Amino acid sequence: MDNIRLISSDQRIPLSDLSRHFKVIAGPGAGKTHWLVEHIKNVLQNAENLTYTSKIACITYTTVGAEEVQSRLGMNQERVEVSTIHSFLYANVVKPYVYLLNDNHGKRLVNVEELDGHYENIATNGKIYQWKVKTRAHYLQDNKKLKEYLEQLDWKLVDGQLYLKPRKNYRIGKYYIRIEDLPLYKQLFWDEGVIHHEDVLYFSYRILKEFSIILEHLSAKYPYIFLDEFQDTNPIQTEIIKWLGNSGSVIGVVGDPAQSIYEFQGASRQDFIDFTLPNQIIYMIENNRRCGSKIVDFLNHIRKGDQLTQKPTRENRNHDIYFIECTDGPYQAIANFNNLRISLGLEKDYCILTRNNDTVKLLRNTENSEVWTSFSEADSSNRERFIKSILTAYKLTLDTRYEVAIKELERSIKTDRHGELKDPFQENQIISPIMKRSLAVDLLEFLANDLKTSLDQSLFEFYNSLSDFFIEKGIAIKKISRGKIKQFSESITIRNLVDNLILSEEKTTEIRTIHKAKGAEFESVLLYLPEVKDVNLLVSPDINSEQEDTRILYVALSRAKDLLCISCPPLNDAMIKKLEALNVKRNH
Ligand SMILES: Nc1ncnc2c1ncn2[C@@H]1O[C@H](COP(=O)(O)OP(=O)(O)OP(=O)(O)O)[C@@H](O)[C@H]1O
Repeated sequence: MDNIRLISSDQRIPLSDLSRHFKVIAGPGAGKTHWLVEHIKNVLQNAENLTYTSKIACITYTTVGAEEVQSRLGMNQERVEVSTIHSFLYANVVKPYVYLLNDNHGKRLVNVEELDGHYENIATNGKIYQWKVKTRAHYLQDNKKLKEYLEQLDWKLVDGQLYLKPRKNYRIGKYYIRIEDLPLYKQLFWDEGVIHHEDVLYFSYRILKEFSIILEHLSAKYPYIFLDEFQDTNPIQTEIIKWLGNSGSVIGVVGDPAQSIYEFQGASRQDFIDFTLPNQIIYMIENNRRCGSKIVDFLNHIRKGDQLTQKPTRENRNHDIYFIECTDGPYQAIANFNNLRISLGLEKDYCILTRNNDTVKLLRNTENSEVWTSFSEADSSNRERFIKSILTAYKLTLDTRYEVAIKELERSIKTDRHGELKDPFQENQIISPIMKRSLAVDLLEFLANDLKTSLDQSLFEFYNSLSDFFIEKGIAIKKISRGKIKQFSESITIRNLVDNLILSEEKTTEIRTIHKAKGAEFESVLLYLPEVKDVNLLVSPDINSEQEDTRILYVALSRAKDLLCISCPPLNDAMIKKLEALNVKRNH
């Protein structure tokens, strides 16, 4: 702890230290985001090396995080670029420079003329078929498994080289997939100018490594680069940020090792712990301004073994922590939780958190099914992608994220570089980018009106009214008139599609996965634990474990400001005693 400086989230760092690299370590509710925003203002006011052409880059983990920082920056936004690492690298490295990368035969790696943004990796039937032809892999017959496998490919950094690998290696039927065949899958997309989110880091790494002069240009443009939630950095990102630090940018990273929860996606908590740049200062904030003191005590128990012990500083009513045994299923636990909130006069925001999407669906009482997969199997004209994008936009409006919804709709109206509309639109129709934007705005209004009262209409009906909407605008989409897609679209409701559509980020929904509550806070929280082994983790936690289970629960527990409840299966007496010894009371 000797070289760590303790600060509070109100404290500005002295001007003499503004141009030093730093790392801030702080627990939940410490005010990391608050501190970072104030620090940015401090740099804007006082840094001498910030010129009219340079900017501060503030990199957040999610788009919701970026929106939050932007709104807190208020008037100071112009000189600050707030974005996720993927958006930052796409705009500053991939888009302008990916044309520099060639394959072994000197052919451009990406069709740059068609390049427009980065997308989720979706292995469509068409792509799977093309890949099988290229690799002569027709013996792989289980397409469903293959799709799952290809969609979770990721880039791994090994000794300075990047390799495409599956997150979990498994067999498709009797066979393992040859690793050397995997890049051919990506190449199919790149040839069409489509790159995936994970490819942004791959291309950026290669471009900056092979053309290091670009690093100097970037450092001149961004003399200050700050990164929030850096405990979930991944090795490729860490390397790029270090290069930028060594080429002249001042790098500041902020995070909490105990809240690293994306290791399953390749994040490396150790990278944050070890992150060092020359002359770097390390700050630590010990306060917790969010949670009541009983919650902070419980959080400190979960976190024991870590270098940080939090001090509660919030003046609030200090409610007990409760566990609720689910003897009559999850709905009874939710009802108990709601009764408790109301009896304590806690009627503001709340959230029910659980580990995985299937449990979220169970708690939301959603009919769980593979509707989207069936949709893509029944369709051959990209309607699945189109409708998914449209319904995603609809869900975003429910989350009051209108600007992001319009962007999503603009992406749904796909065009080539000449502005010619692609599937499922009819051929030979051209629209300009301005028309696309205004079409997206009108489409959003149409969705709000059409879906508000009629989520129970069939996909077939919805698609037809969508077609009418476009015809009014002078644009034709391919009709659904026969075959598998007609049968499918008549048998499925929009509600079923919407309920089974999982957004990567959520802001206002009351039942969520823990991962989607990262950075958020609520007056009351119910943590839903389906198994006794999860309760065991609370009683005997290991915050530094290789497995991230304890940390995931820690993130959930630390979202609560006033009331924290844990729902679990019926427990034996020994376990109840252990919980009570930790001041977690039984709620009947
Ligand atoms: N200096 C401050 N003055 C007033 N309020 C503060 C201050 N610092 C933090 N807060 C408040 O404390 C709460 C927690 O802050 P914030 O969300 O920034 O924490 P965090 O460290 O980013 O937490 P987490 O790691 O859990 O995401 C927020 O409600 C924030 O507005």
